[in-house]
Amino acid sequence: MKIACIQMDIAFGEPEKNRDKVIKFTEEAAHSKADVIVFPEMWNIGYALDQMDQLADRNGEKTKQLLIKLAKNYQVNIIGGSVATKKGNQFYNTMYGVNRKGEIVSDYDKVHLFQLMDEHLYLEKGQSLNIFEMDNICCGGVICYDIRFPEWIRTHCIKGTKIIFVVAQWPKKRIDHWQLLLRARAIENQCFVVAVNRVGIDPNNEFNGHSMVISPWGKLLMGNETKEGVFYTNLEIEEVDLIRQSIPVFQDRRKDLY
Ligand SMILES: O=C(O)CCC(=O)C(=O)O
Repeated sequence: MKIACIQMDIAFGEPEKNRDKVIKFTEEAAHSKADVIVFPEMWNIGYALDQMDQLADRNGEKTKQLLIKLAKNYQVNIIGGSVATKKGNQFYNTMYGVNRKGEIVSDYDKVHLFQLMDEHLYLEKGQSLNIFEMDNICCGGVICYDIRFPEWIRTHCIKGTKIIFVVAQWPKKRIDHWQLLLRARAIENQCFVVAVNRVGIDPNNEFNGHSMVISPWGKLLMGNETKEGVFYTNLEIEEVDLIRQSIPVFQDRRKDLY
């Protein structure tokens, strides 16, 4: 499975500009025969949270239409990062996943809101897991701060998830946490982790990429890129079962104790 990580800069509060970039990068990755294209967190407006009333995507309609069209045109799976959405009178940080047929397979609102970026002041918390199938593989998707909650990722993997997609705007100043947490999540859950971060700056933070793809053995398949661009990796999905058989942590969990 060929993965394309779109490590892009995001124009603050400029959804049209970001949308054009998403189209351009999708074309590029599709021409390189990617099976799955992954975008970063909040790619429509960045963290322009105080402009969400005007800019958030109402019910995610514009984003869904765009991703469906691109996925169908290029017959490619897309993990559409996440976007600021408005549902009723409330705002969310929402991830959509679309398969090659243009079907929405994932629709997830970020569950753990990040107080250091004021998310709790503007957004509502999601309430459900994000498990879905892509090319007959059981996948999960989470957003940025969610990776600091090992039990959240574990819950997805207990239910069969073999690839965890992580979409993020993770600041440069804590990039060492990003690298360690992602690697730990891959090793402890014996799953692939495909994590896409943005680059660039916004009024409050600097972002230096380091999008990562990690094998279920904890091997770094990709992870040192700091510039904007599309970065590719191939996943051998059989590795998940082989490693889960060789060190049977899922069998050995003490469900009677915890
Ligand atoms: O946990 C962190 O250090 C970063 C989290 C974050 O930036 C986010 O959830 O948007």
